[in-house]
Amino acid sequence: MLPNPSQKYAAFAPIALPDRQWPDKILTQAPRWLSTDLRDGNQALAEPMDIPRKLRFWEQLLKCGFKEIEVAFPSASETDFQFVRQLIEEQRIPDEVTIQVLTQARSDLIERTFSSLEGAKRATVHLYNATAPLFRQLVFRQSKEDIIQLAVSATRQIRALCEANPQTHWNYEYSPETFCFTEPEFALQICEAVADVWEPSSARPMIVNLPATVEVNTPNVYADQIEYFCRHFSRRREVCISVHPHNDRGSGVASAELALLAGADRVEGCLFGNGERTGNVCLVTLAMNLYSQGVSPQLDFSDMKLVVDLVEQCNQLPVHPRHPYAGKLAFTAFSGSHQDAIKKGFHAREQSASPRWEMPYLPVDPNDIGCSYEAVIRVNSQSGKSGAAWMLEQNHGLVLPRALQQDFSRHVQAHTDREGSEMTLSALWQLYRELYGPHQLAPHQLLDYRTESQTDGGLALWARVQTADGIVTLEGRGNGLLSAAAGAIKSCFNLTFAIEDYHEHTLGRCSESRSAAYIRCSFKQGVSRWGTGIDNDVSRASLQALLNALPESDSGWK
Ligand SMILES: CC(=O)SCCNC(=O)CCNC(=O)[C@H](O)C(C)(C)COP(=O)(O)OP(=O)(O)OC[C@H]1O[C@@H](n2cnc3c(N)ncnc32)[C@H](O)[C@@H]1OP(=O)(O)O
Ligand SMILES: CC(C)C(=O)C(=O)O
Ligand SMILES: [Mg+2]
Repeated sequence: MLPNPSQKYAAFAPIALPDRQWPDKILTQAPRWLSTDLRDGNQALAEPMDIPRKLRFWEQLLKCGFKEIEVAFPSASETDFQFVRQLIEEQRIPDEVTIQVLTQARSDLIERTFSSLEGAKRATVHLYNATAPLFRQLVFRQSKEDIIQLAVSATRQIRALCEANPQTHWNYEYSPETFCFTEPEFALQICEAVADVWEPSSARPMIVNLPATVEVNTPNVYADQIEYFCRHFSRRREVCISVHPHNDRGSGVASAELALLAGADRVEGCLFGNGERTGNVCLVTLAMNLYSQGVSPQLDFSDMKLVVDLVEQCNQLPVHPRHPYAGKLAFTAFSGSHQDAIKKGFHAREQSASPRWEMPYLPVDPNDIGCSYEAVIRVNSQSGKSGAAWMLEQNHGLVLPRALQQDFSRHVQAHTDREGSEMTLSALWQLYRELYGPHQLAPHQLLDYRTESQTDGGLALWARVQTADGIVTLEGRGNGLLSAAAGAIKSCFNLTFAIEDYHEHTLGRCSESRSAAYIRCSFKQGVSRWGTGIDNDVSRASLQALLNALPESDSGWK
């Protein structure tokens, strides 16, 4: 046993590139995207997709706007072969879309691959072989020269088959699999040899795909490797440089982004990062990262939930609730200070004419990916006054005065601490109404009222109120409605109290909309209570708010 078990791992040696350019670059346009969900994603599933599932996934990828889709490893299985046949024979491939298929550098497999593509308008044949020392020595037991020969002779065969089938517009992709732990000079050497056979040009397009088959180093090292390759590859201008990051260290997205800075033109990956082991790079995250920087990704995720649902069904794997942009909780704040900042952000946005999205804690507008603002704030024991206030404002139009927010928050906190769980909107609304009204069975329910202005400038009020003991009539005079009502209540119920706070607002923007009134009364011994009234008539709303602020029973209050 080693004293420190981590000593059995060797650090990856970075490459020397002191004049690297990529750190000063920024991303200003979308790369070419290739979805390999139906190949690399599919080969990693416990139960690979059948044809109907593959077809549904395919249709979704088209809707998202993918123009290059790796659809199968046709020589792997009858399902994969038939899927390619079905796409071609049923003319399911739009003219602007290129299908891609993968093959090993084995003659019989290449033949079978070409059989699957018969009749395709355009197709990319993708050849791979591993190039890293470990794989040369352990898997292939071949010298560097043998490994080059493997790739070169397979490329020769592929070129001959392409030329024998000129009705298809061919594209060729070569991947030195395990590129990220291959000696950079050898990766160059083998790609040069392959390109010498293919002779890339605009008429004979070629993609050189440089995979992080297993992510073994930090994204800056991968970026150095890509920049080194781009700077030294003699046919750089004739080929498209593609990257294919996996996510073993959890930095697949960063690797892809830095690789693009380093000169790559194209990215291969999967939706929500499906793929071998910890997955391929997540194309949704990459696309939305560009989007949130003001760069159109040229992919459409405006209905994210639909995409998530479809991918979950096809892959039979869940998308993590905290997955960037797509997870169910990706735009939800439970914590008080986040909720407060978001609530202020939305209010500021209502007042502002700027189209720019500047919102605390929300890097993109949830609306842009088909989400409502409802789930942005949810309430539990980590929440503060702003969270509950936001939910009532969004769903019931109530704009609570600050002191009422604070009062309600104490009750919500007590509830969530007691229950230990999230408080749903309906539970929150029920608690609010129980505490402050409006409620159907209010202990003091205003039935009707009448006012008369007095010659001395005052106001006389008559009101009938339903109580548990029957209907009572209130009668009082004051400077205005509330003082008349307060006087009437004090004498009728023999209560001592003062009105401390009064707020009202309309619940909508039109003149017929209802009004909400909030009143706080202070009673003996420093006790204070809030009441809320909602009514078409603002005076009725105010009177009911005052009645709702009264204690249910008179014990201890008089
Ligand atoms: C990083 C990646 O994602 S690479 C793509 C991986 N995807 C898949 O493997 C899914 C589809 N694969 C399959 O269905 C099967 O592996 C098949 C049909 C391609 C081949 O099956 P088999 O003939 O049974 O071979 P097997 O799967 O064991 O492959 C290993 C053999 O292929 C060789 N090999 C591996 N990769 C390659 C390659 N790219 N080119 C040529 N030979 C290769 C190995 O050295 C080994 O040879 P050996 O048997 O002489 O030792
Ligand atoms: C076939 C290659 C491109 C691959 O999937 C990988 O290296 O991860
Ligand atoms: Mg892969």
